[in-house]
Amino acid sequence: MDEFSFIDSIKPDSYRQSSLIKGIDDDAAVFRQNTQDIVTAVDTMVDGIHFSRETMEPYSIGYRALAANLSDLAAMGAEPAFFMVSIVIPSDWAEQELQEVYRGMASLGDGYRMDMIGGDTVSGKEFAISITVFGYVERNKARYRTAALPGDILFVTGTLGDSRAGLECINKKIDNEYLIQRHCQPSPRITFAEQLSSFNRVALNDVSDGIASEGSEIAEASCVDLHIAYDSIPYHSSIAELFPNQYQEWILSGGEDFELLGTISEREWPEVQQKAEELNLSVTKIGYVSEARESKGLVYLTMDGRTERLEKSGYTHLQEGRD
Ligand SMILES: Nc1ncnc2c1ncn2[C@@H]1O[C@H](COP(=O)(O)OP(=O)(O)OP(=O)(O)O)[C@@H](O)[C@H]1O
Ligand SMILES: Cc1ncc(C[n+]2csc(CCOP(=O)(O)O)c2C)c(N)n1
Ligand SMILES: [Mg+2]
Ligand SMILES: [Mg+2]
Ligand SMILES: [Mg+2]
Repeated sequence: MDEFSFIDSIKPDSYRQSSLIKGIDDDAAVFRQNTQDIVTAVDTMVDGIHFSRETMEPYSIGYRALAANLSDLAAMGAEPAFFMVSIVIPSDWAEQELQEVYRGMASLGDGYRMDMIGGDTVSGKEFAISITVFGYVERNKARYRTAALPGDILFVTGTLGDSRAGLECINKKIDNEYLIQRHCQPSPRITFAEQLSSFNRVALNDVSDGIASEGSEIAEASCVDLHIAYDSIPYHSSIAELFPNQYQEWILSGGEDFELLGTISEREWPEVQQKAEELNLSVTKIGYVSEARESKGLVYLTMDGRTERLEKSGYTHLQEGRD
């Protein structure tokens, strides 16, 4: 059993609430409330798995936990509104450190005018923080993984592999402020996703595990093939300089960059580029979408003139031999 087969095994066969638009299977769930759709997601971070208390400041632990959740709202095109925080506190955590965790969350949430409206506090062996976020999206404008169509452009925001490289810098005590910042305080692409609201159809998924994994999720959900040109994948020059033997794998499956991977019609692509430019955000075409050749949508990677299937990779919880 891994994380994905477990989720499949507990997925309800049907839903009862008529207001529900999307249950399990995307970055967040969506339900309808009058004229607006409400989007909600929860992600958890645990000491030793998603960060180490030894190497990450409590402020960044809070900031990053909320950023990961806001990234799921961004992947749905939603406007953040509320969050709830559940924490598991070991006895050796000082109150001052916990205040710092909340200060980190507030510093990110305040920028989006979010309100913290509740949570839960328990003691336990490992520090863990679980955040539930709520956001709004205009009716029928939530951005699903199912929305990709043959002929679309495949794009990604920002640069990939930075977060994994940042983690390596922290662990190896390499002083690279940019990469460490990208790992500790990632920027969810909320504003960019909101700017895409004028388009009728955009598929979006946020990069938590790596594009090999999130690409597969779009391909499977939309029943299309994705074709990625390796040379077009954007990365920061410092990761190639510092980690020449590892960066190529990290840009595909390092994960936790919290960038957006998406597809849009070729006709609308120039407008997407323009909107990104206005926000000073880079957005890069990394491939295209075609009809699925097999019964299930797959991802293909072209590298050094050779095209091969790109298998799902990246961090998978509950995998044999892990933790
Ligand atoms: N334990 C669980 N019980 C019920 N639903 C779950 C559970 N874990 C995940 N899901 C649902 O499965 C879907 C995929 O979740 P997943 O966590 O893979 O997405 P994500 O948050 O975008 O990725 P990541 O956790 O890597 O950031 C979502 O709809 C999520 O709500
Ligand atoms: C101390 C430490 N060790 C390893 C990693 C790497 N890591 C942990 S979880 C994850 C994928 C996303 O998880 P999820 O699917 O729960 O969102 C990745 C890439 C880290 N960040 N910190
Ligand atoms: Mg996600
Ligand atoms: Mg999740
Ligand atoms: Mg997530």
